[in-house]
Amino acid sequence: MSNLLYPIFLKLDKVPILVVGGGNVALEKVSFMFKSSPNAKVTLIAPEIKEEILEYQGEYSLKIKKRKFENSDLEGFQALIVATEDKLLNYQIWQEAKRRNLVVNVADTPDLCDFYLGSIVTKGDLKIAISTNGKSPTFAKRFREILEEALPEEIEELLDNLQQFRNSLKGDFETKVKKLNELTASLIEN
Ligand SMILES: C[C@@]1(CC(=O)O)c2cc3[nH]c(cc4nc(cc5[nH]c(cc(n2)[C@H]1CCC(=O)O)[C@@](C)(CC(=O)O)[C@@H]5CCC(=O)O)C(CC(=O)O)=C4CCC(=O)O)c(CCC(=O)O)c3CC(=O)O
Ligand SMILES: NC(=O)C1=CN([C@@H]2O[C@H](COP(=O)(O)OP(=O)(O)OC[C@H]3O[C@@H](n4cnc5c(N)ncnc54)[C@H](O)[C@@H]3O)[C@@H](O)[C@H]2O)C=CC1
Repeated sequence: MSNLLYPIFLKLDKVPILVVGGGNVALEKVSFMFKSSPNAKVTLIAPEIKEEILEYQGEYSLKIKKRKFENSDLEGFQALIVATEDKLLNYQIWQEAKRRNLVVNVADTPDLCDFYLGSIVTKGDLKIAISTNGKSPTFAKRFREILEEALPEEIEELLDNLQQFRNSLKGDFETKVKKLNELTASLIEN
């Protein structure tokens, strides 16, 4: 097995994200975070910030600090995305963040990433995260687009019904698992 990454599904309202940098790469990261997690709490620090980033402020929880990064900005954060155009600065911020035990993504620099951002498909309550182990983000993007097209809207209804059925089940854990497995067996037939 070659992809050793372990996907987790973070609640970005409980684990706020700090983004350093306000250019194209920061925009990509911020836009995908809000697309997948509109309740995300994001703070972004940079002296120059793209207009498209600023526009998220009205509708989403985006706090902007329009100035250079300072080490004390890391206080209170557990997770960080670094996306300035200055490689040395990115490295220095990474060092300081690691010293403080944050998990860090230096955008587009796999060696300085504790986690990668994936391509994310959302259909109702179903969420699928895609990674190519860093080999081809473009493939991850295309595969997301394929899945977004291919997954039927009915999945939302299906999950609602399954939740209702699950809540209505009586009996011990084993009985419930058996019933749920019976009900969903047809999903994997053919
Ligand atoms: C390792 C990783 C670390 C990280 O940044 O988290 C990483 C690294 C790098 N990306 C690079 C470039 C591009 N990245 C994208 C797009 C995305 N990149 C994302 C994630 C990741 N990118 C992580 C691995 C994910 C995995 O495991 O597959 C996505 C999925 C999520 C997101 O960014 O939110 C998002 C698609 C979102 C979507 O559409 O769903 C595009 C395409 C485009 O923008 O159209 C290009 C240009 C084309 C190309 O190069 O492929 C470069 C080269 C930089 C250079 O050339 O200088 C590196 C560095 C390197 O490879 O060494
Ligand atoms: N733009 C792209 O599509 C790609 C960019 N990259 C790399 O990603 C990095 C970032 O690229 P872009 O976002 O395009 O750059 P950019 O030039 O658009 O943005 C850089 C951002 O960093 C901020 N910054 C600079 N000094 C700072 C400081 N002291 N504190 C806080 N913020 C600071 C700037 O204000 C600006 O908002 C670069 O290393 C670039 O080579 C890699 C692949 C693709």
